[in-house]
Order: sequence, then C-alpha cells, then structure tokens
Amino acid sequence: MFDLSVLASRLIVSCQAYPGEPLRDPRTMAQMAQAAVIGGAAAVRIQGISDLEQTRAAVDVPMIGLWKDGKDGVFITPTLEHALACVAAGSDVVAIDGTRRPRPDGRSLAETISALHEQTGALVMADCGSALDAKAAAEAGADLIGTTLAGYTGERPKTDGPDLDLIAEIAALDLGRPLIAEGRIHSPAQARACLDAGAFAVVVGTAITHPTTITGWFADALA
Ligand SMILES: CC(=O)N[C@H](C=O)[C@@H](O)[C@H](O)[C@H](O)COP(=O)(O)O
Repeated sequence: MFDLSVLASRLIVSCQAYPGEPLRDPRTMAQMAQAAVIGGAAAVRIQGISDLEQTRAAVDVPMIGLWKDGKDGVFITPTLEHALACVAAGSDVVAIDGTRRPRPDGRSLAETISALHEQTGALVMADCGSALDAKAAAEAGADLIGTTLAGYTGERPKTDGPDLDLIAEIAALDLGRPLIAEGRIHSPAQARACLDAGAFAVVVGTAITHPTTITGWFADALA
C-alpha cells in the first residue's frame, strides 16, 4: 500500500473516454496517463479493466481504478465483484459509488468496503454526492472521500465549477480521511480554490483529458 501523504495538495488526473468516442482505446488512455504524469500528476484515475491493465504497465504513480457499469443510479464500480476486478487489474485505490443509495448486489457500502479490505490491500475511495454521503461513507470505513458525484445524485445543484460549498462543508466535518475534490474543476484557479476550501487533493478529468469537450468550450466562445 502506498503512503497517502504523496497525494497531499497534489493533482490527480482522470483519464476517461466514453463509449463510442474516438479516444476510447486502452492504449490511448494509458498514453494519456503517461502524458499527465510527465506534466505533474501525482496519481491517475482510470476507468475500465483494460484501461487499468494498460495504464498499470505504463505508469508508476498510484492508480485509482473504477469500473462504470451503466449510466444511471449506482454505476461507478457498483458491486464488490466490479471492485475486486479493478484491484486485480492493478488499482492501488478502488473508487466505488459512495452514496447512500441501494447497491445492485444488495451489499451495504460498509459490507463492500470491509470485504475489499479483507480480500485486498487496496484503499477505497467513496465517490459521494453530498455531506450526508460523506459522513456515512466515513462511518462505513472508506479510506478517502471524494466529491465525484456532487451534482449528479439530486442532493446538490450541478454547479458550473466545483462545488466549493460542499467541499468546505465536508472538510468542516473533520471525518479523519483525506477529502478529494472531484467534479467540474475546469481551471488551475479552481483547483487551487478546492485546496483552499479544505480538500486534501484534487482530481481533474475533462479539462485535461477530454479534448472534445475542451474544443467545444473554445468553439462556443467564438460562436
Ligand atoms: C459523474 C461521473 O460519472 N464522474 C466520472 C467519474 O469518474 C467522470 O466522468 C468524471 O470525468 C470525473 O469524475 C472527473 O470529473 P471532471 O471530468 O468533471 O473533471
């Protein structure tokens, strides 16, 4: 297990291409991860078993793995089996849905985390959508708390940039686990603001690794 202090105040880059997109290829995502590490990423966040395997072979930094299955409800590493597969593919940390919603395999979040801790050496990042999720996830034994699902579960508005109010609210709860800011962080200034609001580290995806969206921002500005 790696020492979490290597992530303190650092950038984690999420490298994901979505179904049907031109860059949806494990080799491409592994190359994206390499490029991010050269640029200063302290860790990477990678989706899907093939992407995890190829990225593990390509970079030495800690890898947060997830497996998205579906696109509604609980879809980020929804079951223990998905999570175990992410660990088998080389994840140091497995990111799982950390909300209070029922999980498709009927296991509670606490049962899922306990099983992962018993069966693997991986840490567990709970992808949360609210402060109540974060509190429950900490009680369930999560090693890291993420704001990944803020604005996507109906409990929080979908802010234009990062949900800084939520970051500050969770930080004030003093849950005793690193708080990872994630979701709609679109500029270096916003990343810095997340740390200032109390985050331990920051995950940026789209603004670094999703050229179609970035192109759209520029194209819209010219329209
Ligand atoms: C809600 C959801 O499915 N989030 C996913 C989680 O892995 C990814 O699609 C995001 O790109 C990632 O969270 C990083 O966020 P952003 O791309 O906004 O920097």
